Formats: sequence, C-alpha cells, structure tokens
Amino acid sequence: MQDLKVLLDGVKGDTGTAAVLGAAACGVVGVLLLLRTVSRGREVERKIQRARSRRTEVLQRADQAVLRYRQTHSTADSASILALPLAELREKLQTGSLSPEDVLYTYMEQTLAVNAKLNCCTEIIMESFDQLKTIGSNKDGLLYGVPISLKENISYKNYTSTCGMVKNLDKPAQKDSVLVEVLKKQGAIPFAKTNVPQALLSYDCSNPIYGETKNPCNPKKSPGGSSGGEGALITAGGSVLGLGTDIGGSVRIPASFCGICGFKPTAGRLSSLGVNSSLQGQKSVLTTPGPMARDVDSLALFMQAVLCDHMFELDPTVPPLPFNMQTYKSSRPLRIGYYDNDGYSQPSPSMARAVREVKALLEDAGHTLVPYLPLKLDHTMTELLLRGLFADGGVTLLEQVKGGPMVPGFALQILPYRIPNWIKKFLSLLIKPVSSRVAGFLSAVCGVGSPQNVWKNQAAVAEYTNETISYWRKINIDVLLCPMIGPAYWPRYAGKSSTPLSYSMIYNLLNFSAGTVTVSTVTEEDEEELKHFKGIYQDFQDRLFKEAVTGGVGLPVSVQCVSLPWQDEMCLRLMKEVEELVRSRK
Ligand SMILES: CCCCCCCC/C=C\CCCCCCCC(=O)NCC(=O)O
Repeated sequence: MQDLKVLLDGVKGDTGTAAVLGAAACGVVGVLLLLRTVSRGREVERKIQRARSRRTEVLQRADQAVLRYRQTHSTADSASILALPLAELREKLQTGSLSPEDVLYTYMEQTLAVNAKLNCCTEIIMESFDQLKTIGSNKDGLLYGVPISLKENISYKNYTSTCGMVKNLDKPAQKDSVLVEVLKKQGAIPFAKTNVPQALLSYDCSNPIYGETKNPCNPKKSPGGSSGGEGALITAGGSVLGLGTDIGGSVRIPASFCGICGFKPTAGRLSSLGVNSSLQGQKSVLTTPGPMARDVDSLALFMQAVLCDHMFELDPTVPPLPFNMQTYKSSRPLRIGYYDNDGYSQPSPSMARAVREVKALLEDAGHTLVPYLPLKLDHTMTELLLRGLFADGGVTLLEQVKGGPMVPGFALQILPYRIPNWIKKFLSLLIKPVSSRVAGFLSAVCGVGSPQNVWKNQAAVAEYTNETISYWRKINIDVLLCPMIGPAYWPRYAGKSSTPLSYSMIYNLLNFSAGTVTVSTVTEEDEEELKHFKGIYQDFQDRLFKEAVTGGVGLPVSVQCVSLPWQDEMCLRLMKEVEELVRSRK
C-alpha cells in the first residue's frame, strides 16, 4: 500500500505517465473481460457438448435394450402394433392380447429410427423400461401400458427441462409434473422427451442444444412448434400419444404442419404444475398443456384419463370437472360460426379452402353454419395480446437467453426487445404509413411501462373476452370453425412471420378451447393461387408468409375448431365430427 502511495506520488503531476498507466489499466480490464467472455463461451460449449453426448449415449443404451428384447422374445408384429389406433391398442393391452413390454419396445424401436431421421427427441426416458416391472398395479388405468411422449418442458423427475435454453442445462427436475404423475397412475408409460425451439416462444423447432427437428412430410420443411418434436414423432409413427404446451398455437401449429390432431384445452382445466415456460408469471395470454395424436378419439381419451380425482387432489387449483362423455358423444345439430379469413392476416389458399370444404360437409350433415368474424383483431393483436405478452418490454425473455448461443434467426427475432423504447416508438411512427400492423407491433413490444398498466391490460383482455362471449350469444353459436396456419413453413420463417398467429393465438388470449384436425393436402391449384397472394396489408409480413408456405403441394392442411371456455368436450365433439365427415368423404 505504502509502495503504491509512493508510486502515485511519483506520478502526480506527470500527466503523460498517468495517461500511460490509465491506458494500461483499461487494457488489462479489457483483456480480463475478453478472457472471461471466452471462458464463459467455452463453458457454454462444454455444457452443450455434454448434453449432446449424454443424449447420444442414452439413445445407444435404448437401442441396445431394444436389441436385447428382440433377441430374447419371440418377435411381436411391430407393423401391426404401430398401425393400431390408440383406442384399439388400449383395448388389446387391457384384454391382454398385447403386452405392455411388446408395445413399449415396439414404439421405442420406431422412435429411435424416426429420431435418427428427424432429430425429434431430446431424451429417452430409461425409467420407462423399469416402469414395466410395476405396471401391473395400474391395470385398471385408462391408459394401461400406453407409451406416451412428452414435450421437453414437461417435468419428469431427474430429467432436465431446458426449454431450448443452455442456461437451464444440468438442472434436473426434482419431481414429476402433476400430469406425468397422473398419467403414470393411469398406466401410461412416458418414454421420450421431444424437441422444442429456443425459449419455446416460436412456432419453429430448433435450439442451440439439440438442433433442428425436421418435418416427416418433407424434411426440408419445419415441423412447426413449439411442440415440433411431438408433431414430428407422432406423425412418423414413433408415438401414439403425446403431450405438448400451447401459448400461441404450439400444440395446434405442429399438428397442422405435420398432419395430425392437436388440442389446446381451456387453460386451467389441466394442471400446469411442473410444466415449464420461459415467461413464467405472465397472465395476459395463458399457456396450457394439451394432447397431440393421430385421431380425435385419442385426444378425448387423454382428457378423460387425466381429468380424474388424482389430478384434482394433486393440484387443487384445477376445477374438479371430470370429462363429460355425454357432450363429446352428443349428435345434437349445432350452430357453428365460421370464417375463412380473419381480416388481419390473409390465409394461404389451402387454409381458406379447407374451411370452405368442411363448412359444406357440416351443412350437408345437418348443422347450421353462421358467418363470424373475430372482433377488432387489429387492435387486439397488438394492444392486448402482444403488449400483454411482453408487458415487461421483453426483459424476461432477454434474461432467459442472455449469454447463450442463439439459433440462426433467433437474434433477429429478439432484436425488437433489445432496441431502446424511444427508438422503437420513433420507428413505429416512421413505419405507420407503410404498415400500421408492423408499426403497432413495434409500439406494443415497448411493454406497458408500469404495474398499473399491467392491470389495465389484463382488465382490457377480460373485457374483450366478455364482448366476444356476448357476440357468440347474440348470433347464438355453439362452436366455431376457422382456419389453422399452414401448410408447413420453410425453417426459420416462423421467427420472422408473426401476423398469422392471429389464427391461433387469439384463442389463447380469449382462453377458449381450440383444436385442429387435418382435413386435406395442398393442391397444385392452391399453389397456383398462392402465386397471386398479396395479403391484406401487403406489407413485409404478408410477403414473408407467402414465401414461408410456398412449395407446399401434398403437405397437410388443417382446420381449427373452437369452443367457449370450459367447453372442451364440445370442441372435441366438433373436431370428431369434422374428422368423421372428412374420412367418409374420401
Ligand atoms: C407484425 C405484427 C405482429 C402482430 C402480433 C404477433 C403476435 C406474436 C408475437 C410474438 C411471438 C410469440 C410466438 C408464440 C408462438 C407459439 C409459442 C407457444 O405456443 N409456446 C408454448 C409454450 O410456451 O408453452
């Protein structure tokens, strides 16, 4: 200390030396910071490598387990097991004509093969093999012996839910999520976890840890997201039932992009304890777990299985409403609202055609179809939905992804949250004459500014919900038929193209029940019509959407069915009817 004082005294008045010392100090600090960044980068890289090696190792172990099983057991007919719809599979398991062992090993084998092609799994749950030893005690369960895949963010004890973010690596769940516990009690065997996009806030499916998942219908296309791993795995036959989550369409969009069925129940109907998200605590737009499968009966069976006393006991915040089979099975003619264009995002030709065709089928079947249009979508999408979702101006999301690598396109996706609000507001004014929609987006992602405004936003959402319910009452409709985003995008377009989310996310904002059923495929005529697509606003969002869905001939096309909150069975009923009508037309 004394030496330092002498040194400083020595340089006092000598400004040249002081400047040199100052510069040297800055240099040292700079080098230290650089070293810290490099070392953190290396640590991140090591973490990612560890996770990938662990996955490779677990895939190999699962592969060997399947091999051993095949060598020691007379081979069950895999193809016929994989072809069974869930209802039949379940019956054969319950009557004992199929064993849970044969079914699990068959699905495991298929999953490993599918994953090698599509990169859809993040984990194989090795405990699924152990579960076979005790499964007999769940023989009465509605899902006895049924293998089920889980989206990566659903907690399973000792497995990490990264939500596609490096910072969450190496934090294994302390316990099973409530849904996993309930599923196990019902005899289901969770056996794989599936891939998601970075931070879950995208309808693409790529993250820096596990990479990009491919669409089984066209590997060059995205499977959708965020439950994209589920969409790909189920479509390719690796799973007969899966569990995803949906805050903006993350169950419905991958179901639509891959060609299966997906159901987003009313948020609150199923327990969310142990279901991870990147915007925990955000209440304006609600997230919910929801099932995905090849047919609607499987979705209904899932709901019936988990809406049980065990779930109501484990999570008393869930209303004790068992599945209403009477509503699901009812054949009472319905009054069905419909729209093929929401007036905010022009649908692709196949999206609109699918609604028109299903409308005609429903009319022929004796239902009454009533024109419908979502209220004030322009204002609602930006001022209620986006401003509510990012009430904090995106701070939470930025914190989540800080310091980690980003998948291509993600940096651009989160750029608006990095730009200071005064610049965004200025840009919003500049852009307004060109696209009021994009201007609204820039203004909305500035957030709400104060806690008081959070409450105002939530009150406005409640008011909008009430207005919408009154509108349903006024035109006296039971359910709604409308488009679902599709066909599958080229990878990385989802991060740039947000406006089509008006078709899915509006029902998260309203917290209505909504599900998708695949009803058609893109035709040459659809593709030809797409060439003349201009869009409603004719802005860059419209141009991006057009680019994203080109090259879709032969890809699946879905429609969406919607019902009022807590009328989940009614929504499933319409989905089932749509599925049957479309099947009987073929
Ligand atoms: C240019 C105008 C844009 C208007 C409004 C767009 C609103 C969307 C904005 C942000 C992107 C949010 C993407 C959400 C995708 C689905 C994610 C999802 O459902 N995740 C499930 C989960 O988190 O559990």
